[in-house]
Amino acid sequence: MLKAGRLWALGAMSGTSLDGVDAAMVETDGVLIHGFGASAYRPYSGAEQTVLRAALGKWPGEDLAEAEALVERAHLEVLGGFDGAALVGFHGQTLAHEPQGRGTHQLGNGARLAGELGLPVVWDFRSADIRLGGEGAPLAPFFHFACAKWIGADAPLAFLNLGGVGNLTWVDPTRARPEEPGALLAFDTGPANAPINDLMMARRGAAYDRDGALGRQGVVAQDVLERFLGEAYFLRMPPKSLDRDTFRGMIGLVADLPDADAVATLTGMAAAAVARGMEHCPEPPARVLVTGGGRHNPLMMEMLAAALDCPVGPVEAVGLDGDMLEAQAFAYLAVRVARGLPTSCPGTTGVRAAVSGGTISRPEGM
Ligand SMILES: Nc1ncnc2c1ncn2[C@@H]1O[C@H](COP(=O)(O)OP(=O)(O)OP(=O)(O)O)[C@@H](O)[C@H]1O
Ligand SMILES: CC(=O)N[C@H]1[C@@H]2OC[C@@H](O2)[C@@H](O)[C@@H]1O[C@H](C)C(=O)O
Repeated sequence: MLKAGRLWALGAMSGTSLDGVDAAMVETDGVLIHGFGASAYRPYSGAEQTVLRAALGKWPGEDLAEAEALVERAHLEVLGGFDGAALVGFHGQTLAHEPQGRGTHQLGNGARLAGELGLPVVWDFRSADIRLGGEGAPLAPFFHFACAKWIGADAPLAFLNLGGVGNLTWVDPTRARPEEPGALLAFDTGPANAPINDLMMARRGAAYDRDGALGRQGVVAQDVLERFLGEAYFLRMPPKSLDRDTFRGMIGLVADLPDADAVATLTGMAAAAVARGMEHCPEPPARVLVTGGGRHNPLMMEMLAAALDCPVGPVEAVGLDGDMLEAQAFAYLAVRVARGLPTSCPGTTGVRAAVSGGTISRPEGM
């Protein structure tokens, strides 16, 4: 186990929207954040995205050699450009997530990366939580707790990640530790950018609705939105999590709408799902700090602001980097794993008791 004291860790995340690998350095002792360092982004090419899309839904043992090699290569390319890290937190690429079924599958072998990088690599962050009855996601909440301390928050606030899927963390920053009952409540809100991206790709051959430009030309089909909100997922009490494609059927809900109305409606669904989720918070947060790519979509942000009754803004408002927060989260969580500190608890994943997930692989001789 790592000795106490601060160190620099390097985290990497390849998210559900399949756009690329984010990597970022964090200085931490596994409890407090002491500083943020360099970051980098390595996009997947169109051809790589096609390989990854074809791999979605697959489990270990299936034909994944090409996808695995490309995920590891992309990570090596970006992680190899950093200096000064004592260890690496490697999330991998989620291909499938069935916490109450077959488990969860993040593509990429951390042991191999450790050998290639010559650094200890913490990986497979989600399995231990699932083995103990948890959802295995979201895992960023323990980092959100540290961020709330870092920015000096003194009242409950929420972090909202708008990635392929959305996830919300309600934080009470007056608590001493994240695993303390009542300190955190977290869950996936619903689909966010993934269905918009899928529809844009299918109908326009574009990766996403840049700046919400197409959606802004359309109108939200209220009847479709209502039908979507009738989904059983929204009635489930948190913690709860989603697979990227759990809501695959929602593309079908907008199948008969013109392109602009379809995108507007999918954008409205993402915002409405967050508003539904907010009803589960123990008390209204003072503000919602938005991270992830969805905060770059002004239409989604306007729809969110209209749907929520508290101030909503990007995490940049408090000096954080919303494009790198998840990569930073896995740097921070790697140090927690190395120190044997918990990375999830009943309030964040529904796990039976606080657990320190993750596996540590060291290069030979280390
Ligand atoms: N300027 C923009 N306009 C509209 N949408 C944008 C813009 N920039 C980013 N996005 C959306 O954000 C997505 C990327 O978000 P992000 O990087 O947070 O996802 P991720 O990390 O892959 O997902 P997850 O958090 O679910 O793992 C893009 O695929 C796109 O849909
Ligand atoms: C299984 C999985 O990879 N889930 C992701 C996904 O992307 C967003 C949301 O769904 C969240 O639950 C999680 O990622 C973030 C990093 C998390 O674990 O906090």
